[in-house]
Amino acid sequence: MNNMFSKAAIWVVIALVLFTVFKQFDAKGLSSGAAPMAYSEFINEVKAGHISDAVIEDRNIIANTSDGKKVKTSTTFLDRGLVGDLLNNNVKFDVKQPEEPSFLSQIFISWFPMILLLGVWIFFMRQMQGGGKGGAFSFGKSKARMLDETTNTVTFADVAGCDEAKDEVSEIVDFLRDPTKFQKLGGRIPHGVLMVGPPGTGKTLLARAIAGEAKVPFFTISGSDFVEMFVGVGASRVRDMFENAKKHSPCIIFIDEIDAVGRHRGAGMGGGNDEREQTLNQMLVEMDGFEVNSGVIVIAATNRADVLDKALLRPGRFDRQVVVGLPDIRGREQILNVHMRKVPISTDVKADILARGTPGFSGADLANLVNEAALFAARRTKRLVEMQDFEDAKDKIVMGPERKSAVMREEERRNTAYHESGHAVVAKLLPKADPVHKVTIMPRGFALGLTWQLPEHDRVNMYKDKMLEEIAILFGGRISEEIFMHQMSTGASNDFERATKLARAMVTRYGMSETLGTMVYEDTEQDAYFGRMAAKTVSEATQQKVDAEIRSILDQQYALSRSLLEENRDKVEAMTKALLDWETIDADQINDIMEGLSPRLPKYGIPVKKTPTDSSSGGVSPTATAPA
Ligand SMILES: Nc1ncnc2c1ncn2[C@@H]1O[C@H](COP(=O)(O)OP(=O)(O)OP(=O)(O)O)[C@@H](O)[C@H]1O
Ligand SMILES: [Zn+2]
Repeated sequence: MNNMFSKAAIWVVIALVLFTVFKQFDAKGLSSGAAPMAYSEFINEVKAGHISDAVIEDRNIIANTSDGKKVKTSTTFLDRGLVGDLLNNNVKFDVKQPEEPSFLSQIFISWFPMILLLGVWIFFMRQMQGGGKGGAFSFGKSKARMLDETTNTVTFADVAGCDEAKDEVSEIVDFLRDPTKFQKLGGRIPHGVLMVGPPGTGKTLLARAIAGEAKVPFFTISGSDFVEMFVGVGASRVRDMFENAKKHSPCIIFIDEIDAVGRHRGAGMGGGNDEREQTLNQMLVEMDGFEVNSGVIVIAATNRADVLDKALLRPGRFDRQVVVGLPDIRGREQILNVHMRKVPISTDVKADILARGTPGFSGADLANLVNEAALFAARRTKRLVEMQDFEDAKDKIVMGPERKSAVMREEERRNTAYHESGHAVVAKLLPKADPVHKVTIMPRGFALGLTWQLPEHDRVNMYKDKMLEEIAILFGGRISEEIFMHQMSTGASNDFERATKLARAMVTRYGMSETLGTMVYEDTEQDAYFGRMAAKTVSEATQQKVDAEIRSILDQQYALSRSLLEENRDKVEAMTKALLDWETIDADQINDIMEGLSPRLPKYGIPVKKTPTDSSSGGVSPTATAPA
């Protein structure tokens, strides 16, 4: 069908071209062989009696001279004297009507608008099909591309710097290698895996690597490919894709940008989009429909998990999330190494120094960095890519037109490092606090850094002293900034809010205040721990007492936090240094620091070598350690 139409379009064009060419020939038929002559000369010839006869067609004149030659001339204006001159000099002449269009060309002219419309229509149909690779009229066919073992050679070795994500998906590889064996051993496999992370962090790469490791086919499609103008097309594409995948099981279906279809229903442009919702519904139906043992695993990627329809995240659908974040300093070094293998690199290039200087770069940015550096080297006709090329490439990328906003300024990094160290050190020094699991200064979402505490038990009851300690920990961040950076940043405002909420809950809900006693003073504040709303039942006078009590709890914990940090400046400094070096430090490293040891190497990945050029990249300078 499709071919017929495009052929028809081509024939129309050919016919039009032939038609114009013939027209040209037609016009030239009479005048062929005639010698051109200027009009004034022609009139002179007429007056001299050298012209025997002439044919006048519109403004063109073709004439025979008395000595048997053929001449032609033309005039741009209508010469009223011409006829007189011809008559006076006995020239036989004939005046022809401008040529009537032939029958064929008449048809052409009357049908031309129709043909044009048809052509335009065909063009748009093909556009809508995205170039018509799968055929312009194969609406319902999915556009998934399939890669099999021979075309997909990506393995885990090609994906660097996200070892935790790799760990999480290795189970899926085991399953795909031998689904029946895996299930006999009692493994439970998710239906769908959602990869969440910023653009260019290697989500697609990781999904391909899973298929590559397991040596199974890999179907890839983008969520936006399902979104069509015609209702029902997307849904039937989904159906087609799943059918196709089942024939090739075990295999992986990878849906990039799932948010294009998976946005939660009833939201979005102009309140609801039938086509998209149908497509989403079909996807839900398909995911519910296949058995776990069918061996088809659906992996979807998004950088916005928050906008997805909750129905997609329910058990049996995308019930596992793998976070693929921006790489930390070691991750960046590994990624650089992966990509540097592909180009000839000079020995002066140090991946660790480059990694240090590229905070906020994604995997794709780093791949681009290597590429740009190679281009610089090529332009300079070098055989090897040198450090200078990398430095220039980095400047081009960082300072180029698309200035990277994620790249933190050095000052900000230091400030965040002190802030997070403050939280962590206070948490380590207080006996009841949850163990500190990990501290990072990698920017994530709106947060500049993060201190993770993992509770040892599920939280059933909160005890008073533990809640007090938590308030002190929350204050630790800002106090550390004050002590070591002599400045306050806005990064702590959320900490203060949480601290205040906690203190309020202690006084008003849990009866933990000594002065106010064990009575519950409810107010409209949302419960800090259980999220209920309570009614306001207190008088103005009591309210003031409550406020004073909250104030005093906060003041006490602030003082506690401050004295702990003042007494343990060395710990904060050491932890800040470690954070600036490693960006993320784990529980073991934190323990080492608290014991006054130099922190061991991190669990994941290769170590970052210490370099003498440390000072430029944010080592702790002595001035910053001066007491307040
Ligand atoms: N962890 C990594 N290790 C090695 N290379 C990486 C890594 N992350 C990204 N890259 C490089 O960046 C390219 C783009 O990554 P990829 O398409 O997988 O990112 P993505 O997370 O799927 O991005 P998007 O969200 O924009 O689709 C890869 O082809 C690879 O060259
Ligand atoms: Zn904080």
